[in-house]
Amino acid sequence: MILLKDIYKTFNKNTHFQKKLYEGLNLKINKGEFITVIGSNGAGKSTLLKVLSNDLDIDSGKILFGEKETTNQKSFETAKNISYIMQDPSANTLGAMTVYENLSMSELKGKKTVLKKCLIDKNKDKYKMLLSKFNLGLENKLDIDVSLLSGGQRQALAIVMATLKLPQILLLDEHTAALDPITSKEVMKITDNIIKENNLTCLMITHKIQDAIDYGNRLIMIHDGKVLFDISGEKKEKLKLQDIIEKFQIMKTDIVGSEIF
Ligand SMILES: Nc1ncnc2c1ncn2[C@@H]1O[C@H](COP(=O)(O)OP(=O)(O)OP(=O)(O)O)[C@@H](O)[C@H]1O
Repeated sequence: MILLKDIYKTFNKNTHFQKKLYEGLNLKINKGEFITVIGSNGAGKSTLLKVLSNDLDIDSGKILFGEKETTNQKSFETAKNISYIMQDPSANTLGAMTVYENLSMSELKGKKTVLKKCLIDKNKDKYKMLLSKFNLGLENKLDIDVSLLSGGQRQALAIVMATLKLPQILLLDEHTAALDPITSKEVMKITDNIIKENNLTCLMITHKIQDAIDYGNRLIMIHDGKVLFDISGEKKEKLKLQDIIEKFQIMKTDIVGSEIF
């Protein structure tokens, strides 16, 4: 279980640009939950992932990974247990290295060893098998520099890299947003398969509401730094696009209160 407890965060405190974002945010993420995260622009979705990964200091509150408190942990320590995929494909992979080298780098995660030791031929067959699932021809590009790949191929590679060593939590920040509709669908389907096959815990931010409905076993809606809607199990399975659109409309009218949801 991962817990965010009573999180407070204000940006640019005591300045003209002060932005109070979280004022007592609480979120419990159970092991094996695949949570889709939706909400308007500026609601505080990406910041949530940054807080979880210690990429951002909070003002107060607690972050717990199981029994272990990680609140003031350095981000490189937290990175050993999480995988984080961002919207921009070039942010998740190293363009100047080959596909094979990128994958081998991921094998190093959390280990005290050098890249050379991971560049072993027996891994090549494993990588080819994992890459072939995407139907993007990546399995034939192991020795090609990543900078020469398409955005979709880079995101597919990022997912394989992110799950070579299974993380305690997989954080996806609109990871299909920059892809064309067909590639996006393909990448989303394989992401879902990888999550299910490995029973991964995952938080996935998306503005594609249908994806938020179709994938995952829990959906949360964030507005103004608060979790306003939290639905899982059968209730989530019955959720329709129109239900979510109505919730967005209510939010926009500024009469938001948890009782409405
Ligand atoms: N480093 C920062 N400094 C100042 N303000 C910030 C910073 N990071 C985020 N914010 C502000 O906090 C709020 C939430 O930002 P966040 O990126 O979490 O929103 P989001 O829900 O992911 O939005 P979007 O859907 O547009 O990506 C926004 O008002 C944003 O401007």
